[in-house]
Amino acid sequence: MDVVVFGAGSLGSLLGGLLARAHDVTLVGRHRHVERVRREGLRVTGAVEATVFPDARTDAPASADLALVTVKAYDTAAAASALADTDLDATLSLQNGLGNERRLAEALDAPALAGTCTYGARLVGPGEVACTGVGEVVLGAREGGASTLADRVGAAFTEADVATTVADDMPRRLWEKLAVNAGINAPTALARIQNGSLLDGDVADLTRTAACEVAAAARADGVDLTDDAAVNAVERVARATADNRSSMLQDVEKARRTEVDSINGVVSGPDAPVNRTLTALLRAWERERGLRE
Ligand SMILES: NC(=O)C1=CN([C@@H]2O[C@H](COP(=O)(O)OP(=O)(O)OC[C@H]3O[C@@H](n4cnc5c(N)ncnc54)[C@H](O)[C@@H]3O)[C@@H](O)[C@H]2O)C=CC1
Ligand SMILES: CC(C)(CO)C(=O)C(=O)O
Repeated sequence: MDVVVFGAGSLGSLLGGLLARAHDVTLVGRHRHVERVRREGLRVTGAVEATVFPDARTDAPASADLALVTVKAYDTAAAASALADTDLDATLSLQNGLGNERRLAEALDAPALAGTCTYGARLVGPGEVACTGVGEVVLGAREGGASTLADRVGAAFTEADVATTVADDMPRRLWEKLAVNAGINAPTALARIQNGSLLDGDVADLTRTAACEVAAAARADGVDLTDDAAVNAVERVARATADNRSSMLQDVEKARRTEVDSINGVVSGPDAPVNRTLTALLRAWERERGLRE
């Protein structure tokens, strides 16, 4: 399969590197990383080790079978614009947050698959990405149901030894992942605490309530996600990643814009006071730092 990875940062470089073991991969990223990959290849270190030689460039190529989109959620619209002239059979977003695949589907002619990813990745420096945890890619039709396109992409990922499940219930999985990220990311970023610290004390209630508000929004959207399922998911992930500093905490520590708009911000209406508060606080911080209008 001919795969363009749009957004060769941490996750894109890791997945692009893993896929390059079996497929033709083009990484689209920023100048210094691209130059190093072109000169010396891409080193994958940590839980998986490989040196691969994908193509690398700073703009989108003319065509590809699949565009794997791995920019931060607030860059999805720009990624879609940059891919507008690329002849594609499909796109696949593995980003956190809700609405990325809809944005890609609306902006591009190619069908958009939905996905989630629990691999951990960190760009160490130009030309090197660390796999900080072997997880799983789950992908499927964004409206749910069977999809021969998803089967084809899933088989290609499996061929490259990327642990992959093709699922027919992506809407429920995306909402459940949103409940996990809504309950963990913003509280850990605001309180500057590790994921495991959300399991005890007053903050545990806040985490559970944030997840339940997401479950209620999912049900209003026709997706069968119970409060219990959302709470179990957020507690399971907080326990399994107890020592992690969430991606949003890392963004705040590095004074970078967060993905709050496409996580808590998706459910910040009057029926979701906890998510609304978390969203308002993070947006205020981003505004003060000049990271948003
Ligand atoms: N890093 C991880 O372990 C995981 C990340 N995710 C999700 O994956 C997405 C990406 O996360 P990260 O890889 O951590 O972020 P990142 O910031 O490391 O990578 C995004 C990259 O895209 C590049 N980019 C953005 N616009 C571009 C453009 N127009 N042209 C070329 N390059 C462009 C950026 O320069 C950056 O290098 C997020 O939604 C995140 O929540 C999900 C699971 C795990
Ligand atoms: C699962 C979790 C919460 C792990 O930290 C994550 O996805 C993130 O930090 O963005």
